[in-house]
Amino acid sequence: MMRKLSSGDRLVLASHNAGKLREITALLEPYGIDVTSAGVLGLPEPEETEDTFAGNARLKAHFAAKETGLIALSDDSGIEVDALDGAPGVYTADWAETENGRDFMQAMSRTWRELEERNAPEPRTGRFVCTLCLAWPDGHDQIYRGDASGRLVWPPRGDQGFGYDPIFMRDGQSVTFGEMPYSQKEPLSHRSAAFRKLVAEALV
Ligand SMILES: O=c1nc[nH]c2c1ncn2[C@H]1C[C@H](O)[C@@H](COP(=O)(O)OP(=O)(O)OP(=O)(O)O)O1
Ligand SMILES: [Mg+2]
Repeated sequence: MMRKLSSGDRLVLASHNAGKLREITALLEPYGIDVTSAGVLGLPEPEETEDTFAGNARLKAHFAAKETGLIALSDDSGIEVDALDGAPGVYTADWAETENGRDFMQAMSRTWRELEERNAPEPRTGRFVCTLCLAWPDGHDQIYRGDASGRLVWPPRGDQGFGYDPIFMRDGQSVTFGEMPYSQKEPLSHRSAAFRKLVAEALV
């Protein structure tokens, strides 16, 4: 059974990623939902032990819903590179981990180096994937997935966006997500593709 969010509902965003929080808050903005976040409420980050986007999205959303008693929305996402058999995929954030925190320049360099080592033909295609999970405190949940296909380019370009945005060029575009203001990335992104499904089923 499917549930809907209504104007005035309080929602916790179950993410600690500032880039995602910015984008999801902007997507929710028109709907009159009262939005807070896991960080603002002092929630810890649960360990992402699943090997699928949906599994980790569920784990993050259910954790936040249980801890707060609020409806929770999580986002599990990543980039799948075809010539790397879908890597880094669900492990995209892990590829950026260093002993001093996350370093996406290092993760992007590793990705490009592995493509070079395999002599992957151009274009080096792949897609961003986003899985949103909307979870209620009683354990009910709804999942929405979106993707955005394109190709990887080198060197990194642009300082907007976050994560892998500087090396991702969406199909039909001639600049990377890192070179776009958010207003230009939004309609093209995996996150908004997933969010459109959420809106269709759970918001209006
Ligand atoms: O639009 C995007 N533009 C660029 N890079 C992106 C995007 N969307 C996901 N990504 C990359 C970076 C992110 O770190 C990783 C997801 O890892 P993921 O575990 O889902 O998120 P996270 O640990 O950063 O935040 P949290 O789990 O608290 O929501 O994929
Ligand atoms: Mg994470």
